[in-house]
Amino acid sequence: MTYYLLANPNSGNLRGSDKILKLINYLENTAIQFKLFETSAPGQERNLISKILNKMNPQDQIVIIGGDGTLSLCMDVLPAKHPFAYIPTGSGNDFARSLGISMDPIKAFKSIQLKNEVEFFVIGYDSTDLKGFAVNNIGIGLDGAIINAANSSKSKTLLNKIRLGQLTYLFAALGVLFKKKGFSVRINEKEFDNAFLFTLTKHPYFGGGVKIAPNASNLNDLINLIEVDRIPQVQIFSLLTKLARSVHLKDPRFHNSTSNQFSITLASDEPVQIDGEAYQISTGSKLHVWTEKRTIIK
Ligand SMILES: Nc1ncnc2c1ncn2[C@@H]1O[C@H](COP(=O)(O)OP(=O)(O)OP(=O)(O)O)[C@@H](O)[C@H]1O
Repeated sequence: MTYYLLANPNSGNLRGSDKILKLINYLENTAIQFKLFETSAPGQERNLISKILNKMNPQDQIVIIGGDGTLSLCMDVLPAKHPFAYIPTGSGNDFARSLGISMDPIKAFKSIQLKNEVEFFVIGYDSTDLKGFAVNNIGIGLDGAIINAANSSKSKTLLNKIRLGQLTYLFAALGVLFKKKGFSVRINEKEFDNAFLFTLTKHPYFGGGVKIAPNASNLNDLINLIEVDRIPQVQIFSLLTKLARSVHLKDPRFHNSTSNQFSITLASDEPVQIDGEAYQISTGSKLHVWTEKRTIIK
């Protein structure tokens, strides 16, 4: 059998390439057959997945190597019935954390060789603006604005070069926390007039290990909605300390509900993040989300 590796060397604020090299050395030294397909620019995941699907035989194994964004973009095109394996090389790696996949590429690969199939659920989404599958979460408002600000930050390239890329998100978060206004959103039949944080998540983690929905699991078909209204800045900091201690859901300012599907309508254009990738949803656009089963080898 041959392992077909789709890898993003740019993941993990450029650290992904070190992990990929470590894995390749291991595969060569142990005479494991593999074919490597590396992305060289954003957005190549779709074509590379199609190329791999055309070349591989039924006994071969596809292995996606990258951060949450790479995996998410691959999920958009990989057929639902096609099992896949995943090795995390990102900066956040929330999906790997949710399923207990090792952050060490060789350990993760050795586990893949055991061929344990695990069924889990992803979030499907569809609107006039957006369509695809998310492995972690869809955030409208606060986290969408943070990801948008970080990706358009002029200092991002420089900070990545000096391997301090995580600071881009911290700077972006601080800027957005003070500036972002509340927005109106209707979800199923419930109306929020002053939403600030509005995140739909399939498992507990977001933002690189923050347990936003401690009871969520991608082994069931439920999506967790976490919402917080725009509140004065001093209160935001007290909520953040509760979030850091994972006791936030006891606070009535955190709205938490679950369902296996939601319909969302926005009263303004809002930034959106999907598994750490930046998008925009326009006013009046209806976003429908639901869950779908996938199979991972881990
Ligand atoms: N060679 C490349 N150069 C630049 N960008 C790339 C390249 N290959 C893929 N990308 C883009 O990188 C983004 C995905 O990055 P990814 O999420 O995997 O890493 P990360 O942000 O470090 O990880 P995480 O989301 O876990 O924090 C996608 O937008 C993808 O199209």
